[in-house]
Amino acid sequence: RGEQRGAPGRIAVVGGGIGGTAAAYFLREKFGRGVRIEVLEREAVGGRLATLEVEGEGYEAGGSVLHPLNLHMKHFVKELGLSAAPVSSGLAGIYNGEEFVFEESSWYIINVLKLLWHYGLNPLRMYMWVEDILDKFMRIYRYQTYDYTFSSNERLLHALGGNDFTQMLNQTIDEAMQKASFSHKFINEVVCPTMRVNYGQGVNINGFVGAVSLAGAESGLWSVKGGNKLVCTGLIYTSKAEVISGTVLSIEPKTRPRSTGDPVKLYQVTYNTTAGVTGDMYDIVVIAAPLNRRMANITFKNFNPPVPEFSSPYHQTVATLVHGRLNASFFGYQDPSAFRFGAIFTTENPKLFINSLGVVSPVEKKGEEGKLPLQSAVWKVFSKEVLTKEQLSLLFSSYDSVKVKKWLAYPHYSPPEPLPPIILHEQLYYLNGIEWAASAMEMSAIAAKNAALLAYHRWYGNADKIDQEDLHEKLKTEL
Ligand SMILES: Cc1cc2nc3c(=O)[nH]c(=O)nc-3n(C[C@H](O)[C@H](O)[C@H](O)COP(=O)(O)OP(=O)(O)OC[C@H]3O[C@@H](n4cnc5c(N)ncnc54)[C@H](O)[C@@H]3O)c2cc1C
Ligand SMILES: CC(C)=CCC/C(C)=C/CC/C(C)=C/CSC[C@H](N)C(=O)O
Repeated sequence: RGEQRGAPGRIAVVGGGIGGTAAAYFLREKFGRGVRIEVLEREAVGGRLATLEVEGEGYEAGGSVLHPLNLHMKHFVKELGLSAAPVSSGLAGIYNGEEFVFEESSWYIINVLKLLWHYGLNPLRMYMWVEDILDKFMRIYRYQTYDYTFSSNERLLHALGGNDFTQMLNQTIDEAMQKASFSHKFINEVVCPTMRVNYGQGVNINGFVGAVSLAGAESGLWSVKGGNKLVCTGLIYTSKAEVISGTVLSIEPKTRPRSTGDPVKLYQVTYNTTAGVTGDMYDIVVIAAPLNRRMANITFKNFNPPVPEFSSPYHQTVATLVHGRLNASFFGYQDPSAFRFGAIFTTENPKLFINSLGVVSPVEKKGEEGKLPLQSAVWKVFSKEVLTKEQLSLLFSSYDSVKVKKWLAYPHYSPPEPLPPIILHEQLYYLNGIEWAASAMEMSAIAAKNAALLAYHRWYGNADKIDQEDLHEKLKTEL
């Protein structure tokens, strides 16, 4: 077993987002100090974790909130000496394009009564429904602690929640919740706005990402003080990986003869740098960037069988940070002093040109008391398209700064959702297929650890650690 094969000399990770940098960290953990790990990144380390500057302060423009049970992200923050800060949002209102269908109160007991009045026991039942899914989801940490790994995203999900989990990929969150007897009113007025703020899409997204999105609306959310992208730069540093600035153009398998025995199999990675097109040979390659023509755009040359073409689209979401005063009358409030919302969610309405808007705090001052929403504040607006000047003037009575970031943010979900493979070739691995189950920072970190374990156990032939059935039962007896 392990002792018979020498360690790999060189590993390439394509992409320096949270997936790629977490992969570098876990690869170092598994393969040890001897291997050279190179992260190829065409833009900035952090990828979809990025800040925009407004009036001298940074604000999260991409991946922003974490769940209290996102254990890999929590571990990174601790290990890297960073701090977690609670995410506080102002009072929420749900707007249907004409009026607010739900208005949060600052009194806890009033909210409970309002929720009961509007939606009966649906909110409580939803909480229990999501907790049940989260409970099963948490099994991944135990499996990974015991070094178990999965060769496909379907097997990974199946090991967590059996057929219930894999079937969630084949139905919409709407269908899943209707089957579980949630009311139409609740789905339209509460579930749909949550999907719109988190994934820019309605209740036609798959049930699994829908459940993750509902978890993303729970209490106890947090983010990294100074910006979530600090986790990525910290992971690069601690894993002693080398960052190469360049765009990967192609990957090709190569065989090199060896005087001492079997030929060695390598991958030629060709990339473009400011100095021109160049390339290197690697034993293992981990791709940590969405593979499609509009995104990573990598050509796989001379693979037999060929690496499949990935063409499923990513969804465009525009994050606009506006420093200004909200126009309460746009939302039907003639008396601006009565308007107290710091977060506005929307139901499905073709007339609406925004998905959500909310007051945000700078990354350095997370957790500090927010401003009253009608004072000049920084608002984050999510929309499908870039907002026009006219639209901004409708939303804000005045503003003095606007920063825009257009993202191909997450998959455009359309169940039934087949998940892309993890193993593209013998030692060529792909992380971002997991985003088709659900896109979130923690999902990329989980995929990164799974791929690092998979690369390690496949390299050394430890078949007993891969795709074990009934792991949950087997590990029950382990202390
Ligand atoms: C607006 C927005 C809000 C979000 N909010 C949240 C949230 O609150 N909570 C949460 O958990 N998640 C959130 N997400 C999702 C989360 O940000 C992503 O799931 C996660 O950051 C993906 O990380 P990744 O490393 O897998 O991919 P990426 O961050 O996309 O990293 C891929 C990297 O690869 C690089 N790259 C691509 N092609 C090449 C190439 N050919 N050669 C070299 N480099 C290449 C890219 O430049 C990029 O840096 C949000 C996303 C967006 C866009
Ligand atoms: C993976 C698990 C179990 C939980 C993650 C839950 C989570 C934090 C989901 C959020 C995902 C997401 C894409 C949010 C986008 S918008 C976030 C925020 N409301 C903002 O305003 O930026």
